[in-house]
This record gives sequence, C-alpha cells and structure tokens, in this order.
Amino acid sequence: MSAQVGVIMGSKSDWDTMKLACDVLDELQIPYEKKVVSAHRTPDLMFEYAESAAERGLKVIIAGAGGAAHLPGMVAAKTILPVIGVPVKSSNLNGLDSLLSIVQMPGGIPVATVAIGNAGAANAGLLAGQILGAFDPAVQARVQARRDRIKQDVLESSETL
Ligand SMILES: Nc1c(C(=O)O)ncn1[C@@H]1O[C@H](COP(=O)(O)O)[C@@H](O)[C@H]1O
Repeated sequence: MSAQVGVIMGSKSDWDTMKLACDVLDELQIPYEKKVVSAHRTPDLMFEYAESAAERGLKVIIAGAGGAAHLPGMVAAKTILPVIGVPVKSSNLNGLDSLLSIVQMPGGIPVATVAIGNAGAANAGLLAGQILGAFDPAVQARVQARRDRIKQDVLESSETL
C-alpha cells in the first residue's frame, strides 16, 4: 500500500523526536513516508511537497519543527489534508517558541497541535491513526487495542505501589 501519512520535519536534528511518531505508525501498521522539508531552508520543496501530497495519496501530514516553527502552518496553507504539528523542543526556549509558532494559527487554516517533544510526537502518530481509523476498521481496531493495553497497565500499576 502507498504511504498514507507524510512525516516531515524541518531538520534532520528533529529526527530523534519525530521517530516517536513513526514508531507509533509502525505499530499501527500504517504506511508512511518520512522526509526533511523546511519552509525556511527549502521553501520551493515545501510548496511542492504540500501541493502534491493529496494527489500522491497521502491522507494526513505530521509536521515537526523547532524554534520559529513555520513548517506545519505553511504546509497547512498549501494542502487540504489535515496537518498535525509537533513542536520540537528547542535548546534555548525549551520548545515554547515551537509550540506558540505552531498553535497560534489564524482562523481558517488549522493545524492540530500536540504537546512539545517526544510525547507529543507519539501522540501525533496516534492521532493520525485515529483519523485514518475512522475510515479503516482494521486500523481503528489496532488503536483500540493499544488503548486497552494502556488502561490495563494503569490498573495493574496500583498493585506495585
Ligand atoms: N522550524 C524550522 C523550519 C521551518 O519551520 O521550516 N526549518 C527548520 N527549522 C528548525 O530549525 C531547528 C534547528 O535546525 P538545525 O538543527 O538544522 O540547525 C530544527 O528544530 C528545525 O525544525
């Protein structure tokens, strides 16, 4: 099956975080592609990627960036696909700059923004799974099974207090 999710990031240095989104997609058996694309450093590539994403068969884009994190918003501006933004933790401002850059979109062009860093990236993978799962019962069943495991872990954790 061709890639359903496009995982993009502003720099290779974001990979340690964005890998967490890919790990969840692997777990949910969702085909995805991954690529470094920067609104600032490769603007033409960014436009081309966003403009061709839907016709290439992608259903959801996960975009991670740090600092002046314009990538998710600019991609959202150029595609009709849902974009999930991951604020990568920056070294100077701990990712608050990334978060605010991604979450404060103007009306009309939304970016579904998750939390800063690794937990946010993993949740981005899950959210993509839930979006696809609304139209694919097999994916939805895998998301549900993951939730059931998490619930079980929490219930059992009391026993080891
Ligand atoms: N925020 C953006 C964009 C963008 O938004 O287009 N392109 C790169 N970057 C970010 O710059 C940070 C530092 O990048 P380097 O480590 O390559 O210097 C990364 O977190 C990247 O996401």
